[in-house]
Amino acid sequence: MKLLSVHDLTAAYGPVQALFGVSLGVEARGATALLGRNGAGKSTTIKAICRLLPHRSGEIRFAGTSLADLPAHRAARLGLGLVPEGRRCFAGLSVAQNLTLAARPGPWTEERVRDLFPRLGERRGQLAGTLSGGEQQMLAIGRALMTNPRLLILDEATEGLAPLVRAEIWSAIRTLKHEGGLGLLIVDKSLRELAPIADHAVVLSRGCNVWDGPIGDLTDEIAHRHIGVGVES
Ligand SMILES: Nc1ncnc2c1ncn2[C@@H]1O[C@H](COP(=O)(O)OP(=O)(O)OP(=O)(O)O)[C@@H](O)[C@H]1O
Repeated sequence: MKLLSVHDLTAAYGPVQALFGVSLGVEARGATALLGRNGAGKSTTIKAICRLLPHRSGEIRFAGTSLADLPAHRAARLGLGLVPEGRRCFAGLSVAQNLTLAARPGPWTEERVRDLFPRLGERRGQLAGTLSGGEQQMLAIGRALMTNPRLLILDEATEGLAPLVRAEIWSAIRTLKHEGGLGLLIVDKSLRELAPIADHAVVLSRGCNVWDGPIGDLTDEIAHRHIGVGVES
Protein backbone atom coordinates (compact mmCIF):
# COMPACT_ATOMS: atom_id res chain seq x y z
CA MET A 1 0.00 0.00 0.00
CA LYS A 2 1.22 3.49 -0.87
CA LEU A 3 1.80 5.98 1.95
CA LEU A 4 0.15 8.74 -0.10
CA SER A 5 -2.12 8.18 -3.03
CA VAL A 6 -3.73 11.04 -4.97
CA HIS A 7 -6.13 10.19 -7.76
CA ASP A 8 -7.70 12.50 -10.34
CA LEU A 9 -7.60 15.57 -8.11
CA THR A 10 -9.33 18.78 -9.21
CA ALA A 11 -9.22 22.07 -7.29
CA ALA A 12 -9.98 25.73 -7.83
CA TYR A 13 -9.44 29.16 -6.36
CA GLY A 14 -12.99 30.46 -6.48
CA PRO A 15 -13.97 30.51 -10.15
CA VAL A 16 -10.39 29.81 -11.34
CA GLN A 17 -9.75 26.10 -11.77
CA ALA A 18 -6.09 25.22 -11.11
CA LEU A 19 -6.07 21.40 -11.06
CA PHE A 20 -7.82 19.32 -13.74
CA GLY A 21 -6.99 15.77 -12.67
CA VAL A 22 -3.71 15.26 -10.84
CA SER A 23 -2.59 11.81 -9.73
CA LEU A 24 0.52 10.85 -7.80
CA GLY A 25 1.79 8.43 -5.20
CA VAL A 26 4.52 8.19 -2.58
CA GLU A 27 5.66 4.82 -1.22
CA ALA A 28 6.43 4.44 2.48
CA ARG A 29 10.07 5.54 2.82
CA GLY A 30 10.03 6.40 -0.88
CA ALA A 31 10.55 9.77 -2.53
CA THR A 32 8.49 11.30 -5.32
CA ALA A 33 9.49 14.47 -7.18
CA LEU A 34 6.64 16.75 -8.27
CA LEU A 35 7.81 18.75 -11.26
CA GLY A 36 6.53 21.34 -13.71
CA ARG A 37 6.88 24.92 -14.89
CA ASN A 38 5.81 27.92 -12.80
CA GLY A 39 2.05 27.89 -12.44
CA ALA A 40 1.72 24.20 -13.37
CA GLY A 41 -0.16 23.42 -10.15
CA LYS A 42 2.51 21.93 -7.86
CA SER A 43 1.83 24.15 -4.82
CA THR A 44 -1.91 23.86 -5.36
CA THR A 45 -1.60 20.06 -5.33
CA ILE A 46 0.34 20.25 -2.07
CA LYS A 47 -2.17 22.64 -0.51
CA ALA A 48 -5.01 20.28 -1.42
CA ILE A 49 -3.14 17.27 0.01
CA CYS A 50 -2.51 19.15 3.28
CA ARG A 51 -6.14 20.32 3.35
CA LEU A 52 -5.17 23.99 3.12
CA LEU A 53 -7.35 24.24 0.02
CA PRO A 54 -10.53 22.19 -0.49
CA HIS A 55 -10.47 19.96 -3.55
CA ARG A 56 -13.45 19.70 -5.88
CA SER A 57 -13.20 16.05 -6.81
CA GLY A 58 -10.80 13.13 -6.76
CA GLU A 59 -9.29 11.08 -3.99
CA ILE A 60 -6.52 11.75 -1.45
CA ARG A 61 -5.58 8.79 0.73
CA PHE A 62 -2.85 8.85 3.34
CA ALA A 63 -1.80 5.61 5.03
CA GLY A 64 -5.12 4.09 4.00
CA THR A 65 -7.28 6.96 5.33
CA SER A 66 -9.18 9.36 3.10
CA LEU A 67 -8.18 12.95 3.80
CA ALA A 68 -11.16 14.31 1.88
CA ASP A 69 -13.18 15.55 4.85
CA LEU A 70 -10.40 16.27 7.31
CA PRO A 71 -9.35 19.76 8.40
CA ALA A 72 -5.65 20.63 8.01
CA HIS A 73 -4.73 20.05 11.66
CA ARG A 74 -6.22 16.52 11.62
CA ALA A 75 -4.34 15.69 8.42
CA ALA A 76 -1.14 16.97 10.03
CA ARG A 77 -1.78 14.82 13.08
CA LEU A 78 -2.01 11.74 10.85
CA GLY A 79 1.60 12.39 9.86
CA LEU A 80 1.77 14.96 7.07
CA GLY A 81 4.68 17.33 7.60
CA LEU A 82 4.76 20.37 5.31
CA VAL A 83 7.70 22.66 4.62
CA PRO A 84 5.78 25.38 2.76
CA GLU A 85 7.09 27.68 0.07
CA GLY A 86 8.30 30.83 1.85
CA ARG A 87 9.43 29.02 5.07
CA ARG A 88 7.05 30.64 7.57
CA CYS A 89 8.84 30.31 10.90
CA PHE A 90 7.79 32.38 13.92
CA ALA A 91 10.10 35.38 13.47
CA GLY A 92 9.77 36.65 17.05
CA LEU A 93 10.60 33.30 18.65
CA SER A 94 14.01 31.71 19.06
CA VAL A 95 15.23 28.74 17.04
CA ALA A 96 14.72 26.46 20.05
CA GLN A 97 11.20 27.80 20.68
CA ASN A 98 10.25 27.32 17.04
CA LEU A 99 11.37 23.71 17.26
CA THR A 100 9.80 22.82 20.61
CA LEU A 101 6.46 24.43 19.72
CA ALA A 102 6.14 22.03 16.80
CA ALA A 103 7.16 18.93 18.76
CA ARG A 104 5.13 15.74 18.82
CA PRO A 105 6.35 12.45 20.27
CA GLY A 106 8.52 10.26 18.06
CA PRO A 107 12.09 9.65 16.95
CA TRP A 108 12.69 13.25 15.82
CA THR A 109 13.89 15.37 18.73
CA GLU A 110 15.55 18.78 18.90
CA GLU A 111 18.89 17.02 19.32
CA ARG A 112 18.40 14.97 16.17
CA VAL A 113 17.38 18.08 14.20
CA ARG A 114 20.55 19.78 15.45
CA ASP A 115 22.58 16.78 14.24
CA LEU A 116 21.02 17.19 10.81
CA PHE A 117 21.55 20.98 10.79
CA PRO A 118 24.44 21.89 13.11
CA ARG A 119 23.91 25.60 12.30
CA LEU A 120 20.60 25.45 14.18
CA GLY A 121 22.43 24.18 17.26
CA GLU A 122 24.87 27.09 17.05
CA ARG A 123 21.93 29.54 16.84
CA ARG A 124 19.58 27.94 19.38
CA GLY A 125 18.82 31.18 21.21
CA GLN A 126 18.71 33.45 18.17
CA LEU A 127 15.40 34.91 16.98
CA ALA A 128 14.20 33.13 13.84
CA GLY A 129 13.55 36.47 12.12
CA THR A 130 17.25 37.31 12.30
CA LEU A 131 18.42 34.08 10.62
CA SER A 132 19.66 34.06 7.03
CA GLY A 133 17.31 32.71 4.37
CA GLY A 134 19.12 29.36 4.30
CA GLU A 135 19.04 29.04 8.09
CA GLN A 136 15.32 29.85 8.08
CA GLN A 137 14.83 27.10 5.53
CA MET A 138 16.73 24.68 7.76
CA LEU A 139 14.52 25.74 10.66
CA ALA A 140 11.39 25.22 8.57
CA ILE A 141 12.53 21.68 7.75
CA GLY A 142 13.47 21.13 11.40
CA ARG A 143 10.04 22.30 12.55
CA ALA A 144 8.31 19.91 10.17
CA LEU A 145 10.52 17.03 11.36
CA MET A 146 9.72 17.85 15.01
CA THR A 147 6.09 16.94 14.25
CA ASN A 148 7.41 13.42 13.54
CA PRO A 149 5.73 13.09 10.16
CA ARG A 150 5.40 9.91 8.15
CA LEU A 151 5.52 12.02 5.00
CA LEU A 152 7.61 15.17 4.62
CA ILE A 153 6.49 17.53 1.86
CA LEU A 154 9.10 20.02 0.67
CA ASP A 155 7.86 22.88 -1.54
CA GLU A 156 10.83 24.55 -3.28
CA ALA A 157 13.09 24.07 -0.27
CA THR A 158 16.22 25.34 -2.01
CA GLU A 159 14.78 28.14 -4.14
CA GLY A 160 16.63 31.43 -4.04
CA LEU A 161 19.43 30.20 -1.76
CA ALA A 162 23.19 30.53 -2.25
CA PRO A 163 24.95 27.48 -3.73
CA LEU A 164 26.71 26.45 -0.50
CA VAL A 165 23.52 26.57 1.56
CA ARG A 166 21.64 24.73 -1.17
CA ALA A 167 24.27 22.00 -1.03
CA GLU A 168 23.84 21.73 2.75
CA ILE A 169 20.08 21.39 2.41
CA TRP A 170 20.32 18.80 -0.37
CA SER A 171 22.77 16.83 1.75
CA ALA A 172 20.24 16.85 4.61
CA ILE A 173 17.46 15.72 2.25
CA ARG A 174 19.67 12.84 1.06
CA THR A 175 20.23 11.87 4.70
CA LEU A 176 16.48 11.98 5.29
CA LYS A 177 15.90 9.69 2.31
CA HIS A 178 18.42 7.13 3.48
CA GLU A 179 18.05 7.33 7.27
CA GLY A 180 14.92 9.34 7.97
CA GLY A 181 12.40 6.50 7.96
CA LEU A 182 9.83 8.71 6.22
CA GLY A 183 8.37 9.28 2.78
CA LEU A 184 9.26 12.42 0.82
CA LEU A 185 7.28 14.48 -1.69
CA ILE A 186 9.62 17.07 -3.16
CA VAL A 187 8.81 20.04 -5.39
CA ASP A 188 11.98 21.39 -6.97
CA LYS A 189 13.53 22.05 -10.35
CA SER A 190 17.06 20.78 -9.60
CA LEU A 191 16.86 17.51 -11.49
CA ARG A 192 20.51 16.71 -10.87
CA GLU A 193 19.98 16.94 -7.09
CA LEU A 194 16.68 15.08 -7.24
CA ALA A 195 18.00 12.19 -9.35
CA PRO A 196 19.82 10.32 -6.52
CA ILE A 197 16.96 10.95 -4.07
CA ALA A 198 13.64 10.51 -5.88
CA ASP A 199 12.50 7.06 -7.00
CA HIS A 200 9.65 8.48 -8.98
CA ALA A 201 8.71 11.70 -10.77
CA VAL A 202 5.36 13.21 -11.69
CA VAL A 203 5.33 16.11 -14.14
CA LEU A 204 2.42 18.57 -14.25
CA SER A 205 1.47 21.05 -16.91
CA ARG A 206 -1.52 23.40 -16.65
CA GLY A 207 -2.95 21.44 -13.75
CA CYS A 208 -2.75 18.00 -15.41
CA ASN A 209 -0.34 15.05 -15.27
CA VAL A 210 1.76 14.97 -18.41
CA TRP A 211 4.41 12.43 -17.40
CA ASP A 212 4.85 9.90 -14.62
CA GLY A 213 7.59 7.33 -14.16
CA PRO A 214 10.97 6.46 -12.61
CA ILE A 215 12.96 9.69 -12.43
CA GLY A 216 15.83 8.06 -14.32
CA ASP A 217 13.53 7.64 -17.33
CA LEU A 218 12.83 11.36 -17.60
CA THR A 219 14.23 12.48 -20.93
CA ASP A 220 15.87 15.79 -21.73
CA GLU A 221 13.08 16.46 -24.23
CA ILE A 222 10.30 16.01 -21.62
CA ALA A 223 12.27 18.03 -19.07
CA HIS A 224 12.77 20.92 -21.48
CA ARG A 225 9.19 20.84 -22.73
CA HIS A 226 7.36 20.58 -19.41
CA ILE A 227 9.77 21.76 -16.70
CA GLY A 228 11.79 24.29 -18.65
CA VAL A 229 15.14 22.81 -17.63
CA GLY A 230 17.46 20.06 -18.88
CA VAL A 231 17.96 16.78 -16.98
CA GLU A 232 21.47 17.95 -16.04
CA SER A 233 20.21 21.16 -14.44
N1 LIG B 1 -4.50 32.23 -4.45
C1 LIG B 1 -4.74 32.04 -5.74
N2 LIG B 1 -5.80 32.59 -6.35
C2 LIG B 1 -6.06 32.40 -7.68
N3 LIG B 1 -5.28 31.64 -8.48
C3 LIG B 1 -4.20 31.07 -7.93
C4 LIG B 1 -3.86 31.23 -6.55
N4 LIG B 1 -2.73 30.53 -6.30
C5 LIG B 1 -2.38 29.95 -7.46
N5 LIG B 1 -3.25 30.28 -8.44
C6 LIG B 1 -3.19 29.83 -9.85
O1 LIG B 1 -3.24 28.42 -9.88
C7 LIG B 1 -2.35 27.92 -10.87
C8 LIG B 1 -1.35 26.95 -10.24
O2 LIG B 1 -0.51 27.68 -9.33
P1 LIG B 1 0.53 26.97 -8.38
O3 LIG B 1 1.01 27.99 -7.41
O4 LIG B 1 -0.06 25.72 -7.85
O5 LIG B 1 1.69 26.58 -9.40
P2 LIG B 1 3.14 26.03 -9.12
O6 LIG B 1 3.36 24.91 -10.07
O7 LIG B 1 3.31 25.74 -7.68
O8 LIG B 1 4.03 27.27 -9.56
P3 LIG B 1 5.42 27.88 -8.95
O9 LIG B 1 6.50 26.97 -9.42
O10 LIG B 1 5.47 29.23 -9.59
O11 LIG B 1 5.26 27.94 -7.45
C9 LIG B 1 -1.71 29.12 -11.52
O12 LIG B 1 -2.41 29.41 -12.69
C10 LIG B 1 -1.90 30.23 -10.49
O13 LIG B 1 -2.00 31.50 -11.11
